[in-house]
Amino acid sequence: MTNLNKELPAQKEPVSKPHEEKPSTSSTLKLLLGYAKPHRLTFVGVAFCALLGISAELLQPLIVQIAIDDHLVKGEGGGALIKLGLLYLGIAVVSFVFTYLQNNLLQYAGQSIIARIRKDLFGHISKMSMSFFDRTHSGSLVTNVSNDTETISQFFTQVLLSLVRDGMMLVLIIALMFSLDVELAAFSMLILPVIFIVAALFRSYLRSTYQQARSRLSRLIAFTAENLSGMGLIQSFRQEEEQLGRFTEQNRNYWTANLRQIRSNVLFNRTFDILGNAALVLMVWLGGRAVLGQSMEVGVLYAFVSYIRQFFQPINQITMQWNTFQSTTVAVERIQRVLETKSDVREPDSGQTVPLDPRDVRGEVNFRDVTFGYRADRPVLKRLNLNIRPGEMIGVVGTTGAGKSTLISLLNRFYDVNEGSIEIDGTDIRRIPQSDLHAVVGLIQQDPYLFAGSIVDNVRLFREDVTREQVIEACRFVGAHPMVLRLQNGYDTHLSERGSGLSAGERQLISFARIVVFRPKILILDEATANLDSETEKLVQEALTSVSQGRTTIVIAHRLSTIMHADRILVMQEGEVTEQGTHAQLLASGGHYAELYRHARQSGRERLPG
Ligand SMILES: Nc1ncnc2c1ncn2[C@@H]1O[C@H](COP(=O)(O)OP(=O)(O)OP(=O)(O)O)[C@@H](O)[C@H]1O
Repeated sequence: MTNLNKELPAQKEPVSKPHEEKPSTSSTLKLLLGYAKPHRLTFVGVAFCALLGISAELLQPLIVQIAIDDHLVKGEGGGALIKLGLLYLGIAVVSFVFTYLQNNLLQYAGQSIIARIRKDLFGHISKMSMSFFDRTHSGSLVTNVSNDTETISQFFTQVLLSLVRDGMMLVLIIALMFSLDVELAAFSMLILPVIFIVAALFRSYLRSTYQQARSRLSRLIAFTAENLSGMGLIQSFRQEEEQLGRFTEQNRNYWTANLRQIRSNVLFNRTFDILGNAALVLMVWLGGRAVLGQSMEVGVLYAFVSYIRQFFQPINQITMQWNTFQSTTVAVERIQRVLETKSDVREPDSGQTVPLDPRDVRGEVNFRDVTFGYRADRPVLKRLNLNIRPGEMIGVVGTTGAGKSTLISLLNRFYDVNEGSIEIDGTDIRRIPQSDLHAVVGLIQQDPYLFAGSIVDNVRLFREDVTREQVIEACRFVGAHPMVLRLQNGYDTHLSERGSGLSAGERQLISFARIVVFRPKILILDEATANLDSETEKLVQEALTSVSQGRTTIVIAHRLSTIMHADRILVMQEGEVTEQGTHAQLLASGGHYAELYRHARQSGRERLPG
């Protein structure tokens, strides 16, 4: 596979385009309720705590009303007022305790649910076929796993809390207002339709501003992620200024969208404040007249004004949470879209499955009439037939883009063939469970991926059942042992991301040691020696000779020295095998291979025998 393709910031589609989405409330709720189900008892506890906390809070104005109307207005005080004061404080403590409990319970459930969604999402993404990653921005997936799940967590910690707490509060306040004064309470209710009209007018605008901001953030993250992975290329081609220009544009777009979203939110909230204040003024005016006309007590007016202030608080909260809920539907939609995307490469149906015990595999590989294209209308391999015998070493050479890497991507089932089949020991690989297949087929690439972790963990790929001794033995076998001992902490040396503390050859030797540990019966090397100097190549070549013993081995190489000793060499051109035979046979036939060989010798790029 050409490495340049991997490094260049690719032009891919984001996994979702929020501005085009039509999130559905019911599917959002369905997904969220599914995840919330195991925590239903916790949610009952939350509702209970919320009810007690709110009731305590709402009793406070009533106590003040009693203090005013039954004691202060009548000129009484002393013991009764102190008792009422203590009661007020006691109720405040009850409200605090239950609000605290309710918040903790809700956070626990909310965070557990989000951790679960994140895990499911990551698990699903890691099972997708390569075609999914070909067409999906990695930045977009990072946004799904990080930001979108964070947005959903707000649903549990804010939206749900508000619905439960503020909903109950609203009902209780309305009940208390009617119990205090029916006429005044009825007047207050007149404001409700106005609130709904304002909320409805703002709703779609707020949603569109939010979606736009998310979409632009997603693009910004995608752009940054891709630039980071291609930074070497950007610097070597002095593309920093151009990339900075493109980044600045994306950054400005996000900045504009974010400001628009913040402005619209502030406008919405302040409109609510104005409505609240207008209602308050109306109540003070109406209530004041009633007090002056002696049809209402002062304490009742006080309690009423307190409730009116509190009345707007939950309404404002609930409508604000409506925006958060809209954001949640967008985030859920984006996550759902990933979760519902089926991998192009599927596990076989249960009736079709043929398990493969790696110990019993002989290692025969057959390509039968294989046709494949990354796009259906552009085939890369055309009716390819190939039989590889158990234990045979095959070298593959050919022109750039001939389809060599594609051949091995298919054998690994990173993609499925369009026509024909690939078989291992006579079984179509589509019928082999993927875990069995990957235990049988081992791949070493040009730039092997190393994880952040110790040398031991990188060789055994974090599998605890592989002992340290086995790792050391494997490293000795491939000749990596002296190199590892030279590192600062030997086998415990911690490698940074992608193994950046090691040279290309050292990374390659580690990946050979992996093969010895995991013992795949079929071994594939894709340009594994391409980046190495001739000294390191010799080491790697020796490692290859050691590990290929008893394994079917397919080696793709541009350097002919790597494959000239293979049992059979295939020459590929434009998706077809045009020549095959041993080195001697191919030289004698005077075809493309002979020409490549002559060219390589004359150019002096490789030291090849004459
Ligand atoms: N992921 C992909 N999506 C679309 N097209 C691809 C993809 N990978 C490879 N191709 C195309 O398929 C063709 C064969 O590519 P492949 O990588 O198999 O060639 P190759 O023989 O290994 O080349 P090289 O020697 O340069 O690595 C090329 O035209 C390439 O552009």
